[in-house]
Amino acid sequence: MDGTDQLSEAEVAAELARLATEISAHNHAYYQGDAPTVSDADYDALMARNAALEAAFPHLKRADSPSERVGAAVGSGFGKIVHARPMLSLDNGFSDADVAEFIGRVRRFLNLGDAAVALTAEAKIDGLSLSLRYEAGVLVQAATRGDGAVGEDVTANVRTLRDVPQRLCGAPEVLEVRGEVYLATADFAALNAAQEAAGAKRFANPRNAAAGSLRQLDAGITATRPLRFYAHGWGELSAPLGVTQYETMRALAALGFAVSDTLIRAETLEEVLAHYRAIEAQRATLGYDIDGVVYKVDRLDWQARLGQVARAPRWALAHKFPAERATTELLAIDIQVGRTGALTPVARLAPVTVGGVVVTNATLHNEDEIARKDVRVGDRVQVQRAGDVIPQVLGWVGDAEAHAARAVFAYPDHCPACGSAAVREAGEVVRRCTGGLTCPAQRVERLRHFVGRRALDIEGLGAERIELFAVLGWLASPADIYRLHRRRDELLAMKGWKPTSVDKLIESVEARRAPPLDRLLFGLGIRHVGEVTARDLARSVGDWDGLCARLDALVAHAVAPALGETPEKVARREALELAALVGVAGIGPEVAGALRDFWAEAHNQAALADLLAELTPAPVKLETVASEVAGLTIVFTGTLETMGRDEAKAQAERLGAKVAGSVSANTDLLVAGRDAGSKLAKAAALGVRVIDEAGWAEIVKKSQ
Ligand SMILES: NC(=O)c1ccc[n+]([C@@H]2O[C@H](COP(=O)([O-])OP(=O)(O)OC[C@H]3O[C@@H](n4cnc5c(N)ncnc54)[C@H](O)[C@@H]3O)[C@@H](O)[C@H]2O)c1
Ligand SMILES: [Zn+2]
Repeated sequence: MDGTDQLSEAEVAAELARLATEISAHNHAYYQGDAPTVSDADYDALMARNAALEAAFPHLKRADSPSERVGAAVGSGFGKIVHARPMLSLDNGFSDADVAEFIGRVRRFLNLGDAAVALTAEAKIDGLSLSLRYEAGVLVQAATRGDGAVGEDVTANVRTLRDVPQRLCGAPEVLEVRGEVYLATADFAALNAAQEAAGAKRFANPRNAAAGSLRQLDAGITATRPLRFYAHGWGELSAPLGVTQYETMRALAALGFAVSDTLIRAETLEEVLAHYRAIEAQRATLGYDIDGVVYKVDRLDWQARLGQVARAPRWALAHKFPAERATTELLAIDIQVGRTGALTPVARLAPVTVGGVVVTNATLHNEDEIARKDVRVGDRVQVQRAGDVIPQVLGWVGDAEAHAARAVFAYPDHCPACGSAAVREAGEVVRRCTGGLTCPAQRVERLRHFVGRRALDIEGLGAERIELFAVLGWLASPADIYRLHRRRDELLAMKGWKPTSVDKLIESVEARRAPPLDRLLFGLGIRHVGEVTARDLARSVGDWDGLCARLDALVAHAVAPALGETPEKVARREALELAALVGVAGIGPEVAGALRDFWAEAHNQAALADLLAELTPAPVKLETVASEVAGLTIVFTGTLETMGRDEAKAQAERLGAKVAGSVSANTDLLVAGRDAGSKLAKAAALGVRVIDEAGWAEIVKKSQ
């Protein structure tokens, strides 16, 4: 199977589960075996697909999401080293606008207004990261990144690298230098030629060759490979080497480490972007591979406040170089139907090489994009892989007369999988099948979601088995899962099924006959109802009867248009009234509407009645967490002097609290900064506890 086949499967189908498995396998091949089985572009396309899906459906994000992971776990062969500070990856940006947005994000997070944010900028070397630990100036340990928390002990190998000093003069007691091990382009070519002559495997690219050369169990082999090293950061440091990134990098250079000569410090976005273009212009002649430019917030106290998300620091950005473009023929436009019923157009292309990868499919985004670009089947189209992400069709090119003679693409208004009406909600670009559980395109994915780890958590019911059972006609709705035990004999008669695996499957289903209400609610796959919403709603209603009462009220709710009120106004008012009826902070008009729509559907009610005959939802209990604000709903208002809104929100969430935008009866705590206005008054009226910014800082400090 080549990368493009995988690409077409990954497109549209909203298959985060499959992406997680697939990406994890690629990580293993790449980081563990130094032998990728797909190109980086295909890999990046999978990651981009995953990120896009998670951005569009945050509630479906998996606990084992690849977007939260760095590298791959350490395998056998090497000793393990636990990093004193995690080794992270970097966030990506692809356009000037992404860089501006990065700076904006930093300003907002730190509450800087439009103050200047000085950044360092340097080439992003395409090698593998290495952490060097010096104690009392002596190299004592070298480790690869591994999964970010635990790396491989490659100390013996690293001792053979000429760029890595064995001893330092005037270094702090503990110094962990981090940087990139890489191979120069010429050395890579020579290595591959030698490999070929010796009948050994060729490396896919300099990065994999560098990794393969460093990660040798025999350090003698590493010694024969001309590996180079550039420092670009640090881990544990017993005494600071400066108050900025730039100063610290200069100090590392003074200690004897190679530092990129592209490293600069810049004050403005314009300066940073000019440097990016300058580096891009030198790219071909640098003598080693780079794939972008890395920006870092210069002030280290700001870096500390910005902190990190799971996979990358908030204070750095990798600005990737753009990908190439190519033209080819548009053979067909296929409509795929995803788990949530979203119809997505996919361009089928005559195979074409874009940036070294053969592309046969590309995204056309949505109905409006096709109309805007006016691409028609038979056209020659331009294809791009922007920043190595999923290929996209930019537009048609060439003969205008031939283009005009072709039929305008008619976007279907019915689901190609089940024939149900496909509708677009107001303000939405996506058209969705309304078939729900009756749509075969959605069925398998909905059942997979239902049994998923964060939903009903039924083991032994993977995609393949669900598909098989669906084909056999045993599995069409969630309730059918609970009737699988009746198929025991038939299963035993099937090839490849041992009694133990049949019984295990049945047992894991039986163990879930009393699922917690929130998990059940999440498992139903109601539009916009993610884990958090499901949990909040379940906590608010308590049990199944409570849920029914609440949602019945939504269905029963009717609005009469006031005199002269436009239909849009009525709809808006209705949505707000529905949200008020749900009465849960954080559940807005959109979610309330989705709940009502789901509950009002006869086919959903039938599926639920069927399901309730098989299981009994367990009422939810409130968890207790250590922090004093855990579980509370907090509202921030007014101007915060010492932190940005995003920072405050991140702090609160870290402490297990929920942050809401407005004060209501559900608010537990109001943090009022300077010039707090109406929210403060409202909180006073509702008797909500109010503290000032200093009080908040106190709470945060106590919980650290
Ligand atoms: N083909 C495959 O199967 C496959 C599998 C896994 C990963 N990959 C490739 O690896 C990439 C992801 O790997 P990643 O998580 O290491 O991300 P990355 O390589 O895109 O960026 C993060 C890394 O950049 C390095 N770096 C280079 N110069 C730097 C500088 N000046 N400052 C800071 N860091 C610098 C650091 O080592 C850091 O860990 C993918 O985009 C893909 O290209 C491919
Ligand atoms: Zn359908």
